[in-house]
Amino acid sequence: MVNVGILGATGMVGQRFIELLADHPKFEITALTASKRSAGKKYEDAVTWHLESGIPEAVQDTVVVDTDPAEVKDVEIVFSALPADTAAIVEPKFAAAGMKVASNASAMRMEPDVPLVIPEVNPEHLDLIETQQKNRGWDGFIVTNPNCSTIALVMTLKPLYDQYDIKKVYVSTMQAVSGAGYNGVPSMAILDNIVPFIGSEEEKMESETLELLGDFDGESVTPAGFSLSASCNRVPVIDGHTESVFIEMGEEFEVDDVKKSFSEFRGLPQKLGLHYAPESPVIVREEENRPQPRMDRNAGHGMAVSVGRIRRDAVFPENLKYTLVGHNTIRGAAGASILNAELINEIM
Ligand SMILES: NC(=O)C1=CN([C@@H]2O[C@H](COP(=O)(O)OP(=O)(O)OC[C@H]3O[C@@H](n4cnc5c(N)ncnc54)[C@H](OP(=O)(O)O)[C@@H]3O)[C@@H](O)[C@H]2O)C=CC1
Ligand SMILES: N[C@@H](CC(=O)OP(=O)(O)O)C(=O)O
Repeated sequence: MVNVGILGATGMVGQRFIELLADHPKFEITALTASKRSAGKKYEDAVTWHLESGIPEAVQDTVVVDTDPAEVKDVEIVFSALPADTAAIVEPKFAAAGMKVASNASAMRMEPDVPLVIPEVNPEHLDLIETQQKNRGWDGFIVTNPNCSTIALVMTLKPLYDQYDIKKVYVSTMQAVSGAGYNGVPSMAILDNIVPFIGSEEEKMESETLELLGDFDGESVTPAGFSLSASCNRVPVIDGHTESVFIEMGEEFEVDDVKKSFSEFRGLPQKLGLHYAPESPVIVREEENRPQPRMDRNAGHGMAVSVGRIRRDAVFPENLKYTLVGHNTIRGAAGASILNAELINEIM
């Protein structure tokens, strides 16, 4: 077993990490960190637990420590669920102390020597680790996963991008409240309502998508050459981001072939049989009213993206439209970091 720690273990995403790692066949949780407010307390006393699954017995009595590498002993991998501003300062310290940091925070994602990875999409970008260690003189390293809306979108774009010329992508999101954290959106703001703004979300979707699908020459990534425009909205759903996607295609396509590309899409995690690899990363729904967050967010244990309403646009028939749903705190956050770590553990 590999000893792992969770940074920001008491937060929304930290709790998902604990839930997903509790019975992991290869990773054992041996350290939990949080802010100074929580350090020194038993985990069950420090956390306000929000998940239906209950606090796993194995961590209930674990004493939470300060988020400082000196406090985290004999740990090989740390999963970061820290706020971005804290992550920017703290994650490099863990990497410098020799630990492998699988980060879910946005702080380091667009650094040119930090891999931004979805294992089914661009596992080869992990080769940047060598450059990072050389550039920064670290024994450890940082690997990041993308923003939750970006992950779900890119998992559907990848099989299309491999087969078709894509000119432009327009996406409108309907994002669950859990994406903003427990105290992120007041109930008075979101009940009976939709908020058409999520800070920096559109910019992150636009830049991270092109980076993930970009060309890697062994040393750096050249962003993919199409353009993408995102409009992001917060909706009164607890978990599961829904996205309406419109693609301006640069070549002829058949809707049935597109469905086949989605259904047949597989990546390295499936080939290697990684623990959290869903059997089918993209699941095609044929019902006219699916996917829906409540019904589809847990597909593939929350690690698959469901896609439906795949159709040719009636007004602009050279273009493709579909709707997707992905679980934002599993595939979009904790599950994504864990799959990155499983891949690293397997191939490095
Ligand atoms: N990939 C994705 O798309 C998603 C990413 N995220 C990202 O994951 C991260 C965590 O989000 P979320 O769980 O919602 O946040 P929360 O606010 O719920 O949790 C934050 C955690 O960090 C700890 N913390 C806060 N400040 C400090 C500090 N100064 N030093 C050390 N620890 C600190 C908190 O400890 P304490 O309890 O003691 O305060 C808590 O454990 C964020 O970067 C967020 O943007 C979130 C959702 C989806
Ligand atoms: N902003 C996302 C969640 C998030 O924290 O994203 P990021 O990991 O890019 O900061 C949401 O609201 O649903």
